[in-house]
Amino acid sequence: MSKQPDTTSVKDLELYTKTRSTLITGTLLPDKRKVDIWYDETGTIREIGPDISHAHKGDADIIIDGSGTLAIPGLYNTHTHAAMTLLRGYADDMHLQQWLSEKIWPLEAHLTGDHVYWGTKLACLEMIRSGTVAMNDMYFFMKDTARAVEEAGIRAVLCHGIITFGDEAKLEQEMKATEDLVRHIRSQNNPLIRPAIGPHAPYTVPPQHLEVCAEYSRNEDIILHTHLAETKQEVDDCQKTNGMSPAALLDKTGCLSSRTVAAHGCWLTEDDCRLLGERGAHIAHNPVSNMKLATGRAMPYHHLSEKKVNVSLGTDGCSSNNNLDMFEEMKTAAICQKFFWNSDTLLPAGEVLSMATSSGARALGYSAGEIKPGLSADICLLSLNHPSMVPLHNPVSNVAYSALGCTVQTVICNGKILMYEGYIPQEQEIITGASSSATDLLDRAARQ
Ligand SMILES: CSC[C@H]1O[C@@H](n2cnc3c(O)ncnc32)[C@H](O)[C@@H]1O
Ligand SMILES: [Zn+2]
Repeated sequence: MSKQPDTTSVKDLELYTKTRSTLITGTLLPDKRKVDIWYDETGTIREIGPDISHAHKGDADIIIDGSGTLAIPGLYNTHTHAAMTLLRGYADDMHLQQWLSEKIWPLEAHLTGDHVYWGTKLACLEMIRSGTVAMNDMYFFMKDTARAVEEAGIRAVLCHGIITFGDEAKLEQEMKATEDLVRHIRSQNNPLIRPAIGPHAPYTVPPQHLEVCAEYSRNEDIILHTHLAETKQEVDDCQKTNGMSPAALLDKTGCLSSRTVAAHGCWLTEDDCRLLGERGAHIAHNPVSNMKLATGRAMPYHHLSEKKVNVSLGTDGCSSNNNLDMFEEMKTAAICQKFFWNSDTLLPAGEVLSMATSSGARALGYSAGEIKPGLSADICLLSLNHPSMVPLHNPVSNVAYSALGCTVQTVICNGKILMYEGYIPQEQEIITGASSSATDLLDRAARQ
């Protein structure tokens, strides 16, 4: 492995195999400082400074020429259903309940572990290509998801999505699947992959079953990942059935704590936001999916930030987004808040960038999300030569409002290089495998 950047071949597969002590030279930070970044072989950032390369050239196994790039923290996608890449474009322009019950759930009934593996491989590829280094994922056949994630090298919090509709036998089966996943992930000893429990939503998991999930999350000290207050119908039905809002119901059943990551929150009331703040729960905001599924209201960011709720960002699945580009998500979040709440100052560029990075790392409990000594090296180098980054009056503005997934040049997760100058090993094999897997899923469904 050469130590010289000009002789490093992007196709040298050794580059992508493990974390090595690395020096990134001459990159720009969002505050426009030109710096070198040095991280060690454990993937921990050790030093950042204007000219530290002389001191560390000898220590580094790899030198990345960062000139002409902007370094930002890797992006955190805190709510997704990764394998739904296979359902991209399968059912569009519908309202959530009809979309789920008439199109998505009937097709998902035909899923196998192999589909989930290939769908997740494709999702990881798409995420890495657009600068995402971590995901919070809820789906089925999650051991297959874990295998795909491990191969890709990103971070992931994984849960088996629990849907019981009140059926006790189903709960037993879903809890077994969860326990099995928790055991499996722990046995793999990959510090980047962690298990969680995933009651799908208060409308698919009744209160007595939510209590079981809350207790499990507490006992195992794992994240509880759920959907919350996505549509008005969900809130109205919950009021009718339980005499309280979905957020209050989560609280009553013990599901609201600092371990909770709840997706959406479009229809949260001010009281709900206060409750979430008091419990230290996190909201994963998914503006593209919300707008596409016409949820009818934007998450009340002004109330949530006032109550000090940590709000992170997610794409949701590829059937309601229809991609996994967190740059698109940042811009949509910032402009959706301004438009819906009629406030030109709400969710400015710097805040939306933090939402996609440090808030995401905080929600998922990783010691990362900022480019800072002592934190993990989750770093994304954007090309300053890409049209979306020219001119560079304000780097933070460009990241939030004009950059795209394709502006990303190099991606590093926990010090390991996942994409180098646009090259990701085995990209074509993944695209071919996922494409035939999607065809197979639709063929199986058509045969029945
Ligand atoms: C039980 S695994 C997860 C489950 O959630 C479905 N899903 C995808 N997007 C959404 C959404 O926006 N709201 C609610 N549920 C959603 C997915 O298809 C799986 O069935
Ligand atoms: Zn979802």
